Amino acid sequence: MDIRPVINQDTENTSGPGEGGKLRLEHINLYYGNFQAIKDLSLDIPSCGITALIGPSGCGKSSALRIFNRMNDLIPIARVEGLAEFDGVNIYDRNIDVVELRKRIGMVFQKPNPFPMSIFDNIAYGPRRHGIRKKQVLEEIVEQSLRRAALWDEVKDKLGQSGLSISGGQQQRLCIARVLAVEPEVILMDEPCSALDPIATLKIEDLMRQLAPQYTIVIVTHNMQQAARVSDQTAFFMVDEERSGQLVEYGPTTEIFTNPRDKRTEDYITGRFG
Ligand SMILES: Nc1ncnc2c1ncn2[C@@H]1O[C@H](COP(=O)(O)OP(=O)(O)OP(=O)(O)O)[C@@H](O)[C@H]1O
Repeated sequence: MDIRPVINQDTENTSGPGEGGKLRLEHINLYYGNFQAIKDLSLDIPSCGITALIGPSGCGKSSALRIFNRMNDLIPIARVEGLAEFDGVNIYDRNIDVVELRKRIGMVFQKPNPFPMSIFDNIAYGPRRHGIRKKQVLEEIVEQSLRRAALWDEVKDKLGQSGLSISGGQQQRLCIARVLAVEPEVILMDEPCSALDPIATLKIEDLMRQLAPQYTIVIVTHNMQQAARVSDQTAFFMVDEERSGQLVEYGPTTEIFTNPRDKRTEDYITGRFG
């Protein structure tokens, strides 16, 4: 299948960053009831590395992110038209197992949301649901996931304590470890640092860079410095006169931030609006 970048005919600057898209949207329209929140979105996200979705409030970044693991299914009035693919497979195909999809495409939310159970059980929860019962195997998964999430050293002596008893930054890394425990290929992050202080934020950013070679990470962020610091590609969205979100420009982060092709991108990243 041809999964080369899709060029949006309306705006010559929107395109994919290269061959081998892991996630692909083609001519996506997303509605909440009668309101069109996303208009004609085409986007190719390559395998591995970090893609940032940026743009002013209400331009559809979170809605776009939620297409990839069908979280919009949970909103009764949401409706998606167009093609969304994961490794060339139609995400909205009738035969897709959504539980399996969300295992392969994990999600980290704005507010850390550990389950009200021990740190160990938070991580073991997903693997147990997927049928892993052996204590030793679960212990290995818990340790490996916490190590990958750069949290092991801080919690290894208190695995039995509640996941809610650690700091906000640690809780967010616990949530990332929980996602890693089910061996996803993609990690979606919706403003993962907005509830964190600057030091905890930098730790999450370091962690994201550590994970980037093995995982396809898509992050929604309001923080342009964060997008510039961590991401490899950046997609800039804006609303049109009908308040519908549209992709304005997509490309390597260095180009978007140093040499944007669209005046609207330049205005946004230089703080002239938004
Ligand atoms: N569940 C919903 N029901 C109805 N409208 C919604 C819903 N979720 C989002 N919207 C609307 O869709 C549009 C896009 O919202 P979305 O949250 O995707 O934008 P965003 O760019 O992520 O915004 P922000 O940066 O403020 O989080 C907005 O106009 C919003 O009000």
